[in-house]
Amino acid sequence: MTKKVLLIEGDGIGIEIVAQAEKVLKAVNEKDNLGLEFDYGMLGGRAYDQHGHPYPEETKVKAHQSDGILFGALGGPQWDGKTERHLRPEQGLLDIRSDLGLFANFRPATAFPQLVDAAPLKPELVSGLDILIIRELTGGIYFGQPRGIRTNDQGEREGFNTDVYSESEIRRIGHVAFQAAQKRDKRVCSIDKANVLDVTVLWREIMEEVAKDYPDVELSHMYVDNAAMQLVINPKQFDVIVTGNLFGDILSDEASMVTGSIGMLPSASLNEKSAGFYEPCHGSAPDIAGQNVANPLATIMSAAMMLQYSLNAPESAQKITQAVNIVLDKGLRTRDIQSEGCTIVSCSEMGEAVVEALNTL
Ligand SMILES: NC(=O)c1ccc[n+]([C@@H]2O[C@H](COP(=O)([O-])OP(=O)(O)OC[C@H]3O[C@@H](n4cnc5c(N)ncnc54)[C@H](O)[C@@H]3O)[C@@H](O)[C@H]2O)c1
Ligand SMILES: CC(C)[C@H](C(=O)O)[C@@H](O)C(=O)O
Ligand SMILES: [Mg+2]
Repeated sequence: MTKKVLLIEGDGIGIEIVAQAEKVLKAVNEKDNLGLEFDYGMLGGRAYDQHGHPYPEETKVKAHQSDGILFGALGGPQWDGKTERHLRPEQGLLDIRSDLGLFANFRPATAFPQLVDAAPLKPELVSGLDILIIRELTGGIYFGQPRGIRTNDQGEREGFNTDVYSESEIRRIGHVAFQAAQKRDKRVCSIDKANVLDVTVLWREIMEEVAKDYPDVELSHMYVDNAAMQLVINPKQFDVIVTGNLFGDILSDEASMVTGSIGMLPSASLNEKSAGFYEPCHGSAPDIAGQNVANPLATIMSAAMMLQYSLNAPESAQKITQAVNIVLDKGLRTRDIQSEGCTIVSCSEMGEAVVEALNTL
């Protein structure tokens, strides 16, 4: 049976990195006879320029008909402050996440042994590291109402947002985290700010409740400020981290540093039906866009996650991971993960090297 894959470049380096992941997906599709059918859609700033909306109707229709969506990145200074907030490129990403109900965002931070020297942390802190950050993606302060900019009684403008989580939203992401931990080292660390924020007092209480269904999994709690520090001084203490939308956004960028580069961190965003949206954790990197120097590996590994979680092709996913390892073993590196003695390659050369390695498997 054919499966539909929607490819969305987005903006900036999104164009370059999705092109590489597309090559890899097409190669594995042919090699393993997966019957994948590819279609293309737009999201973000260029989508707004062309269609007047960052999440155009046409993309919406295609997204709902797809078995898996692979996305690059969006946004850029050319759109900053130019449009109303609901038409900003970033809003397109929030809209698609919300529209597809993608509440569970998996952000695995794994240290490739070949890149231990490229990470800014000491090798002994990083080697063997394997953390799974589970970020709640459709609630919290990103979506809470009311929000906006208003004029207060003193005639001064003030900005405001609402951080809100219902019990069911917390419970739902809690179950995802505990079930993921059962397949790993059976430890969940829930990260909150329950010493200050009511919303996370409830978060902590519900996590405790959910934990009762998983006696084989150990639950701990940590305040987010401490977690930010612990990720740097002792990242290997973590197995699964579960946290809300904003803390998850920040902590996953921080965790990417243990892998050597933000260009190495893939992600999967899943809904109840496990149709999924796959994207690197990084942004459109306007500083290097169009130069063919971006690291495409986070996107290529996001494609592997898509094969595993949404397209029922775990062996093909495994082959992509193997191919990435072969390329890293050969010493090929994009600029962001360079270290002494390695060969620096461009974004497209990296993509081609992964395809070549894949064809040897
Ligand atoms: N999911 C997304 O689409 C997403 C995520 C984050 C930021 N953004 C948007 O991207 C734009 C730029 O944001 P930013 O600069 O804060 O974050 P960014 O992640 O785009 O870039 C941060 C730094 O990391 C580098 N970097 C990022 N990805 C890389 C890769 N694959 N290879 C090598 N280096 C890489 C960049 O060159 C830059 O120095 C903004 O408009 C922002 O809103 C989009
Ligand atoms: C671009 C932005 C809306 C997005 C987020 O904050 O979720 C990004 O930073 C991410 O991590 O995917
Ligand atoms: Mg982010």
